[in-house]
Amino acid sequence: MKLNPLVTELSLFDIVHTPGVAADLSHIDTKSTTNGFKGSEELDSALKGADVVVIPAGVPRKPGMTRDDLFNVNAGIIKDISTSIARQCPKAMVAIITNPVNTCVPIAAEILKKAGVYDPNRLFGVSTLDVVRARAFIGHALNVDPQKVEIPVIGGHSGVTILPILSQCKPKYTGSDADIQALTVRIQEAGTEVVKAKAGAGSATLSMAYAGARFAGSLLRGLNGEKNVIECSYVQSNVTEATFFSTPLVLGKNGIQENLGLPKLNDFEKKLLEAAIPELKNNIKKGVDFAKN
Ligand SMILES: NC(=O)C1=CN([C@@H]2O[C@H](COP(=O)(O)OP(=O)(O)OC[C@H]3O[C@@H](n4cnc5c(N)ncnc54)[C@H](O)[C@@H]3O)[C@@H](O)[C@H]2O)C=CC1
Ligand SMILES: O=C([O-])CC(=O)C(=O)O
Repeated sequence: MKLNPLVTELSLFDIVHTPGVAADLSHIDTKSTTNGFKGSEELDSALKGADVVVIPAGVPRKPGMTRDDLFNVNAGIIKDISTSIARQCPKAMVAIITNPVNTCVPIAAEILKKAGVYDPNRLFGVSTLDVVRARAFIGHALNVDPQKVEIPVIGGHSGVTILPILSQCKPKYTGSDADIQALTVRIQEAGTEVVKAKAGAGSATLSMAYAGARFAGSLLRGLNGEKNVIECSYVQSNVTEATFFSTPLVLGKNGIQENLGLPKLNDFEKKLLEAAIPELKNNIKKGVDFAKN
């Protein structure tokens, strides 16, 4: 199996250490270029025949920026990489970390569609870090190991589009309504919290490496035929009015084997969902319009 991430410091360590994966990354010199690849030929050769492509390429936020502010630079990067994927590895599982995830995934979908190779079951936006954070914060609040916390985080990957479904948390989250409100906002704004704390030095890196490795590992486990591999991820969807939306997915040999749909929502979570949909639709439209022009 060939795993061929678009290498950056963010992904390199974890991808290379994913058990059972022999990734030949030796020919890519990530330090000697400003954009990771010297040109489309090097990009093409890195992607040739890949089964899984993990994309963390692109600029990160500085304090005061939204993820959407990264669109002007990162949209073009996703367009170029998707064009190369269509040529070199049209059947690959593609996992996009690059922000704004909510918009980058629809861009990739449109580019792959234009090339006639789009398979909605094989294109993923990586929202795993939201789940990782929710588990960490809840574990801390309940004094349990975060690894033992299970919680769906659905929707998209920015601000109000991040929907932690605390009512479905296992073990049960026992906070008051005020605690639930505060924890929800903390999870939604955790990326911004990191960007502020790093004060110009970028956004989350180590936690993203962990989350990226977990998601890529799950894709590989599914590809290898393991049963019951479930991850939340931002994918093409008909679960809500937003045409891309994250819900728990069963991953298998061909990518999404089953979309498990919306978890049961309480009234508070239904309101969160209502607030997320218009934002998500705008984010998606922006990507589709960009890719069509
Ligand atoms: N989905 C998520 O939860 C998260 C997403 N991110 C996003 O990941 C992206 C990368 O963040 P960092 O690694 O911290 O940034 P970074 O600046 O440390 O690394 C970006 C890398 O992208 C490479 N790059 C730039 N243009 C490229 C191109 N055309 N082709 C190939 N590689 C190219 C650069 O050479 C550099 O190695 C950002 O857009 C950031 O917002 C970051 C953390 C979490
Ligand atoms: O906030 C950012 O810019 C990076 C990111 O997506 C996250 O940390 O969740």
